[in-house]
Amino acid sequence: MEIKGSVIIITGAARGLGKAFAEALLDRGAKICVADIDSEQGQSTVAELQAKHGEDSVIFVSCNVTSDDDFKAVWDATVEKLGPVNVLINNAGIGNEQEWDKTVAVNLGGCMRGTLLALDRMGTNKGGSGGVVVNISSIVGVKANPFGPVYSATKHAIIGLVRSLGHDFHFKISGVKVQALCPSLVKTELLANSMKKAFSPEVVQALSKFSSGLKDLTSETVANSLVKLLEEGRNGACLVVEAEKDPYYVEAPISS
Ligand SMILES: NC(=O)c1ccc[n+]([C@@H]2O[C@H](COP(=O)([O-])OP(=O)(O)OC[C@H]3O[C@@H](n4cnc5c(N)ncnc54)[C@H](O)[C@@H]3O)[C@@H](O)[C@H]2O)c1
Ligand SMILES: CCCCC/C=C\C=C\[C@H](O)C/C=C\C/C=C\CCCC(=O)O
Repeated sequence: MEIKGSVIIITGAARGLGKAFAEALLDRGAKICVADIDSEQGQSTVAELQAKHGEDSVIFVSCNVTSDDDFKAVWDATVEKLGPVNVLINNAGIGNEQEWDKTVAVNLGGCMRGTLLALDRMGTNKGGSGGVVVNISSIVGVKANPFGPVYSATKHAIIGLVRSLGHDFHFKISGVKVQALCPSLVKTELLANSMKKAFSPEVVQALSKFSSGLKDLTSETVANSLVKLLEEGRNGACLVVEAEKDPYYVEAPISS
């Protein structure tokens, strides 16, 4: 797809990977809606992005991805201020092993809610023009990892959603591509916050040692992989990005 001129909603883009996605896509001529639960950080990020890219290129809309009403309001405000939406990036996520239901609601629920809304609003069968949904999974959605069983389960479920809804059976009906990006560890606030809500005290020590031994991956590298996925990825694609490796697609058997 052509990024230049596209209108793109990114959830959880007030900071971290979502902010890096916004920067990379603005650099390539997209218009961006930053949708985040943290209004203060979101407004400050948008002010910073507007100073570089202009006021008409990027907006902030407050959004809790666990709310249907919030998600619909984000979509409506984006259409009103930036134009018809071409891409949704479901990026908002948390790592709270102690309150598993919150983690499921934000990570899986946010992707599920956003993807279904996108099909409803962009689907050619619903009067839309088609489009793309990218769901942010993780390398621990592809490979098992002992340190975040709840987090990993949500990220595996996102892959299941993407591979099933990203089947061409659905694309022929809706004209909406559904894809996943699966990054390895980038040291954002997610890791520090996850440590405070770790699965067990044993995990804190083990995850700390494990994460400090991983090669550094930057949010800019992950954002470049998002650009690659949008520009050339097929429907249902799941793209993994790790430090010091070219990004690679993962495949698995499909029941049809
Ligand atoms: N950092 C990593 O190593 C890494 C690796 C793979 C995947 N991911 C995924 O990338 C995404 C972003 O992670 P990050 O590292 O930038 O995290 P982060 O904690 O830095 O940023 C997350 C953003 O999501 C927002 N958010 C949280 N709950 C929300 C909700 N209910 N509704 C709307 N917004 C909400 C936060 O306010 C914040 O701005 C997450 O889905 C995460 O699982 C991160
Ligand atoms: C296991 C993570 C629980 C804590 C969640 C916090 C941050 C999560 C970030 C990413 O989604 C993934 C984090 C770590 C990646 C872990 C292992 C990578 C190892 C790669 C490999 O085995 O080849």
